[in-house]
Amino acid sequence: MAERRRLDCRDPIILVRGLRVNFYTYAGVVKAIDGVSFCIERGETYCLVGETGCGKSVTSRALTRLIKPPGRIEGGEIIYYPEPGKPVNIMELGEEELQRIRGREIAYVFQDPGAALDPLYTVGYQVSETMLVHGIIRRIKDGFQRAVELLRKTLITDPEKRVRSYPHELSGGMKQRSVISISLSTKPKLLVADEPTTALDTTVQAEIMDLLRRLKKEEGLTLLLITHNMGLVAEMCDRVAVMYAGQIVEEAPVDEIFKNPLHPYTRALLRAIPDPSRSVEKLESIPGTVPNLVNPPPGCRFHPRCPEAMPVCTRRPPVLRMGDRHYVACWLYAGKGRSGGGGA
Ligand SMILES: Nc1ncnc2c1ncn2[C@@H]1O[C@H](COP(=O)(O)OP(=O)(O)OP(=O)(O)O)[C@@H](O)[C@H]1O
Ligand code: NI
Repeated sequence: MAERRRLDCRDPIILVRGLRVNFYTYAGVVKAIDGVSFCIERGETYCLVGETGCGKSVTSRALTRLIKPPGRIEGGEIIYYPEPGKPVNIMELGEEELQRIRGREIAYVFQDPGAALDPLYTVGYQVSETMLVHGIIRRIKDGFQRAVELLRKTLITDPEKRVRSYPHELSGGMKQRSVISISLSTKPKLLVADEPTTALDTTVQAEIMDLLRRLKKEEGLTLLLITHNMGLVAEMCDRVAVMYAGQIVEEAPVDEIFKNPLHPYTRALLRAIPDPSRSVEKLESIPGTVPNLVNPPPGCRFHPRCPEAMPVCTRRPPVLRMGDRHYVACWLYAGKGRSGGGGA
């Protein structure tokens, strides 16, 4: 079914419509992302949540076509708006243009800061190198002063000294702060943080999240946050999209998701974590596992695990329902709201 969901951002920084990503593996074609649509409002924090393997990272990487073989973007629209009303069609850009946008305009912070840093170079060098690559400075040594300022901004103590540190001399939290400094060095407009604190101790996690929140304000960033942690969702996000098996099953403003979750999967997610600091990586409370995406279940992909499944759920993908900024793809609500006219 064609995706025709209304995307109602007033001033979108990015808009995704009908995104499909496959991975061509020996075990078959993995339909990792199957018809995902959303927009992110300029200046907001938008969250993607869901169990492991549901497609959060692939979705976020697809925003700049950062999908490597055997993965391929098979369809959909990705429109980036560096400024209001100035659409850039990501799907049509050449590699050079994409390289410019990656990092310079849309920057990523991943889970493992160790992997993001080069062990052979100092932190200051790596900040400078990023600025050099993006044409912000002409010589590496011109970047060190700015690197010191950026390290200070990310609350690294003694930045004058740390700028000359190698990654192995830094703690996990300091490494992630350094990665954030590198990301900010190009003054990106959209920061994609993919489980940025998962690899860190709890206290450090909280510090990094505070930092992101503050930087977002100071730098006028838009944030796409990917997390397993519903506590972080509650603290950080403006709107949330809940993903299941490569699709968005529900999207709503954060208060609404917690007060009035509609999809049985979202409800299960919230029930599974009375303690919001717990991760939702695996949901023991919902029997079954995330389906195999080579042969996803017909109809609603959640139906084999859904306590409220009806006969129709096994046959037809649910129609997306629209309320006031609250969307759900579930047959339980088939009679309610207006039809979005497409599968979620
Ligand atoms: N290199 C790959 N080869 C084959 N399949 C892949 C590959 N990368 C991702 N996938 C498929 O894409 C799906 C979505 O993966 P993705 O990394 O986006 O999940 P996620 O929601 O980010 O999970 P996590 O919470 O564990 O990070 C996976 O279930 C997997 O089937
Ligand atoms: Ni991921």
